[in-house]
Amino acid sequence: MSVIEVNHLTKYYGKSRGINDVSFKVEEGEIFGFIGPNGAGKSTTIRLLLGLIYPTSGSASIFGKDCIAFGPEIRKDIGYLPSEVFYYDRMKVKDLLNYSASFYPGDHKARMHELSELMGLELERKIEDLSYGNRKKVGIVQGLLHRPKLLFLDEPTSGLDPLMQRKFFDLIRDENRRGVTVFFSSHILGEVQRLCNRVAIIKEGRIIKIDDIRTLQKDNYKKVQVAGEIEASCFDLPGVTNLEHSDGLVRFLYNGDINVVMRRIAENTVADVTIEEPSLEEIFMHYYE
Ligand SMILES: Nc1ncnc2c1ncn2[C@@H]1O[C@H](COP(=O)(O)OP(=O)(O)OP(=O)(O)O)[C@@H](O)[C@H]1O
Repeated sequence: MSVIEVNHLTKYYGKSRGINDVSFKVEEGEIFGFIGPNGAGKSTTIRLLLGLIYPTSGSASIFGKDCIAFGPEIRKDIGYLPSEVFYYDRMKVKDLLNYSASFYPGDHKARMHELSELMGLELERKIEDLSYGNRKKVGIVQGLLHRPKLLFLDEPTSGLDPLMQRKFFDLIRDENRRGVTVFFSSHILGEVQRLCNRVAIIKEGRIIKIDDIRTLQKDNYKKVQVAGEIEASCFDLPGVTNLEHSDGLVRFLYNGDINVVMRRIAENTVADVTIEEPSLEEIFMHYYE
C-alpha cells in the first residue's frame, strides 16, 4: 500500500488554477521530492493532502484513507512544516510547543527538548523576539515532536543558515532511517538532489515528470555542441530542444537515436563537436522551460 496516493486531483480557486489533474504515489520510507517554480502548485497539493482545503475534483488518500473523510485521524500521524510560519507572538517558544504537543496523545517533552537542543532553539524566548530563521526552527520542532510517520516539508530551508540547513538535513535523514516517509517540496534543485530518492516536477499546476533522481540524470538527453560555419536550422529535428546559435556555436539538447544527429553533423564541415550528459540542473531547466 502506498503512503500517499493522489488520483486526478484538481483545485481551482474560483477561476484561478491551483493544480490540474495531478496523480502520483509515494511509497513507505521514500523521501519524495516535489519540485517546481513559484506558483506551480506545490503548496496547493500539500494543503489538499492535509485536508486543509477541498479539491474541485479528484481524490487523494494517505495511509489508505481518504484525505477529506479521515482528515483528523490521518493528521495524528503527520508532521507539517508550512512554507510560512505564523504564531502567537506573545507566547514563549516553550508554551507554544507544549500547546502543539497537547493535540497529540502521549508525553512529548523529552523529544521537544532533544529537538530544540539539536536545532539551537531557545525555549524561554518569546516568539516576537525571534528572527525569521529561528521561527522556522520552531516550525521544525513543532512538526517533528509527536514522532509522525509522514512528514510534509514545504520549502523547509528558507531562512536557515547553511550550518542549520545541514543539521536539518541530517535530522530528516535520521527520521527517514526510522521509517518516516518524507514529502519534500522545494524550488531549489540542489537540496532535492541531496535528499530525495524520487522526484516529481510540477509546472503550471500539472505534473510533467516523475522519476528516480538517478534515472532523470541518465535519461537519454545529450547535450550537443557543434562549432563551425553551420546553420542552427539544420538541427531542427524531432527530439531536439533548447536549440541555440551564437558565436559560431550551435547548442541543443537531444533525446533520441544519436545516429540521426551524427549523420546531420557529417553532412556539414564542422570545426569541433562535443556530446555530453547534461547536468541535473540543465535537465530541470529543460522541463521548467
Ligand atoms: N488562496 C488562493 N486564492 C487564489 N489563488 C491561489 C490561492 N492559493 C494559491 N493560488 C494560486 O494557485 C497557484 C498555485 O499556487 P501554490 O501556492 O500552490 O504554488 P507553489 O508551487 O507552492 O508556489 P510558491 O513556491 O510560490 O509557494 C498559483 O497560481 C497561485 O496564485
